[in-house]
Amino acid sequence: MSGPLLDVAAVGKRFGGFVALSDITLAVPRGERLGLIGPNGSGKSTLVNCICGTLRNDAGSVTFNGHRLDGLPAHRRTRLGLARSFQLPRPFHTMTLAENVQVPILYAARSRGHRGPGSGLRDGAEALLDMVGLGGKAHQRPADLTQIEMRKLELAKAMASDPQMLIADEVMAGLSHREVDEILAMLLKLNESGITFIMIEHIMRAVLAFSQRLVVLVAGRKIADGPPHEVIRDDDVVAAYLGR
Ligand SMILES: Nc1ncnc2c1ncn2[C@@H]1O[C@H](COP(=O)(O)OP(=O)(O)OP(=O)(O)O)[C@@H](O)[C@H]1O
Repeated sequence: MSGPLLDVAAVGKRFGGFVALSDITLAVPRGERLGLIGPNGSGKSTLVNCICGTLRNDAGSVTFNGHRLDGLPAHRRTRLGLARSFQLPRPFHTMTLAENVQVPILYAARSRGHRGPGSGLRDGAEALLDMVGLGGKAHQRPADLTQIEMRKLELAKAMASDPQMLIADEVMAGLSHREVDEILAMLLKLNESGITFIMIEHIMRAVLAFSQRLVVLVAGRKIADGPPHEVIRDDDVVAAYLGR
């Protein structure tokens, strides 16, 4: 299909009298690695929530893979190929890692009208755990995992719905330098396999290493959009980050 994979057109969102997003327009071509940055409270999560369906935008429209998403619940958007990896991992603690990944595989299969992947379920979960380097821990429980392993499990779960776009929402927060590099390498590999990315990240080194384009939100408005190394030198962006 031609055209961008994600097309956000003049999106606005208010919470009561507070304008959280104003006139946000953003097109993400297939295969792109887009970084979305901005100071705390600038509207990044609100925008992603409007894209993923956790919130309804009250102005503008969101189109994904040619489908208008406005009004669609989050699970229908997941079915269309939109996935999000959360900042705070939320695994099922009583289940093994393999079972944790089987749940979204089953859910994705059923929501696409299949009866389920049947015997492929176990293989599918194993493949996803292998992909994130947790293949050897399939029968352990989330409580046994380190912080970076929890993030890897979240990535495997996000990939279980076979998405076209993955929104990585601060997936590296709190990790060490080496661990950030490990997750970055994993995300780059996913991108090479065809996944389009939006990365929300406060770790500037990571977002600059990953992104081909950078969009900056400040107070609910898009103030910059372009090549990362140009954007971070933009006077308005510098002023927003330094509070001037
Ligand atoms: N449900 C809500 N009700 C009222 N105000 C909200 C709600 N959600 C977010 N806001 C406000 O909207 C603004 C944007 O918040 P948002 O969480 O989108 O920012 P952010 O850029 O993701 O911040 P951070 O980097 O700290 O995660 C903030 O002022 C926040 O307080």
